[in-house]
Amino acid sequence: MQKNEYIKAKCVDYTHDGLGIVKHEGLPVFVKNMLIDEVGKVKIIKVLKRYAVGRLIELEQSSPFRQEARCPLFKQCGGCHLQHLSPLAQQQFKTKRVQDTLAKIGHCDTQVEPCLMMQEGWFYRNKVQVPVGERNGHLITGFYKQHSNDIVAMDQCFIQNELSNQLIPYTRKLLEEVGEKPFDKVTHQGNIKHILVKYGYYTNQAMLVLITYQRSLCQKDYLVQQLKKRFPQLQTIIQNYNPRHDNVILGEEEMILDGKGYIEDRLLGHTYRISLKSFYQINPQQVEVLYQKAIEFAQLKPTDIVIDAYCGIGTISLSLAQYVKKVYGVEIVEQAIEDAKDNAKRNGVDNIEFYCQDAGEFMVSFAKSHQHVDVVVVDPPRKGCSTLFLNQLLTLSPDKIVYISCDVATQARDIDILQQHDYHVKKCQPVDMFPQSFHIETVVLLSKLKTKKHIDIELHTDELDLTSSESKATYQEIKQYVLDKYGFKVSTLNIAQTKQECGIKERDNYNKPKMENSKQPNCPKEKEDAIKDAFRYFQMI
Ligand SMILES: C[S@@+](CC[C@H](N)C(=O)[O-])C[C@H]1O[C@@H](n2cnc3c(N)ncnc32)[C@H](O)[C@@H]1O
Repeated sequence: MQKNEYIKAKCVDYTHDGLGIVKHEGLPVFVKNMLIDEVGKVKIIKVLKRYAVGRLIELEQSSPFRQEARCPLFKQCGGCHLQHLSPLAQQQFKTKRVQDTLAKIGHCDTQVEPCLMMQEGWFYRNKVQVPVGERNGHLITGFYKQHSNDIVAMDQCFIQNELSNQLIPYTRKLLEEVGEKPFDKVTHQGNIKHILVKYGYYTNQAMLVLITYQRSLCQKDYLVQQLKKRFPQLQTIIQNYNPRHDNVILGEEEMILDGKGYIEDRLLGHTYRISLKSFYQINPQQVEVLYQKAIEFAQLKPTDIVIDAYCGIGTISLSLAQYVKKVYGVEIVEQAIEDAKDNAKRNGVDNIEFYCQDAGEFMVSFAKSHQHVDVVVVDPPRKGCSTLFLNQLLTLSPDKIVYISCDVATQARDIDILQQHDYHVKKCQPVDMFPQSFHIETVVLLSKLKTKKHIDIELHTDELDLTSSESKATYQEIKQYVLDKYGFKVSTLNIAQTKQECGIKERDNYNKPKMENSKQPNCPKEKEDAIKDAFRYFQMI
């Protein structure tokens, strides 16, 4: 294969970050913006030892799952990777990625449930931070071009909350009016580095943060007055002083220009205070889905002792405290633990103790004091758990571990370790917290082997009845596939009949007629063909 060569190729798979993969002369070629089954003319732009990179020049056969990207900056931005995939194709991509990663890195073949998608996957991000630059004498805000310090100007982002789309351009204009200049990374001149917004989806409260290189800020009072007049949602305005020259966005020191320095939001019936440096999940609607799944997986009992490791502002602790005897939450960021303590108090929850500590060290003390724990919920940052944490987790040996992660690769790595020590993955549920992007949140239930409880759970689990082909796609996915591609609806009965036709084994009594001799209409040929096509697509036949 040569650089600059043109090839005609068919896309056969995706990379973990959503690039199409075509095969040429035995080498995978990664092609941006190409979907599975699409055929096109590809120009080879880079050839390396184990793979090549190509550019899609012309699409000759397009996928029924392709959709028009909503954002005009989709190709430049790099923030959304999958906007050109229909919701069903995004769901398949995410589910498969979790399944493949768990198998490859976690050496685990537990069936992954279809990713739980968001109904309207737009305008969901409740936290937005944009760099500030200058063009033609005017301030601009937007995003960094990939692998560069150049800012691409952007006012309307389709995944960030709609308030930010108005608040950020307005703030920028005000800063320009009072004579503020952007910080220049090369000359170290100027002041304004970033504008950051945090938004409480359920409370409509907003926090605005101006991140500056200097301690000074022109006409602070005027800025605050104008901002609050135009945006009454603004509960607090903060100046964060960051004199650093690296890429860390927030500095240590913060000056509260207005309000209390935090906003509030509600999740699953509790109200939370959220400060600037405290982690808060970025998709509030989907996080409720995620937490509910985690609680369902944990099968909590009133006598249970639970550890919520990497607890942030205590949202998981508070969501499950009502079902158990006691919760211990541990988190390393001081501001977050202050929020967590306040959150327990303001919601009248008194069976949680919060600790500001490294999670691994907390587990050491907990294990040393020979305290018993039934369930550990783990929700670490992207890099996953430390070896110290995992070792101590194994020492404490809870019956169940509920592992939540936004990076399935590090999660699978940690799971592999736990699986070598008496734990087994029972359930795995991806949740789409980041629609339009390749990122995925996954909640996994690990149970201890060789305990009676473990056996009980296994015997009662419905999924045991699933055949491997049935588990490849749900009825809903098949229905959606047919509707997307053929434009008509098929019923559960149509699918069940076609499965029977193709020799795909169903669970006993699953979608079978209730009475032995009940009469059912046959599946029309047109529908049968469409369903078989779906089976082929999901590799069930
Ligand atoms: C993905 S967040 C999860 C937070 C919380 N469980 C939630 O759902 O909002 C990970 C949290 O771990 C905290 N963290 C990072 N390193 C830590 C460590 N070594 N020990 C304890 N907490 C840590 C971060 O500050 C962050 O709040």
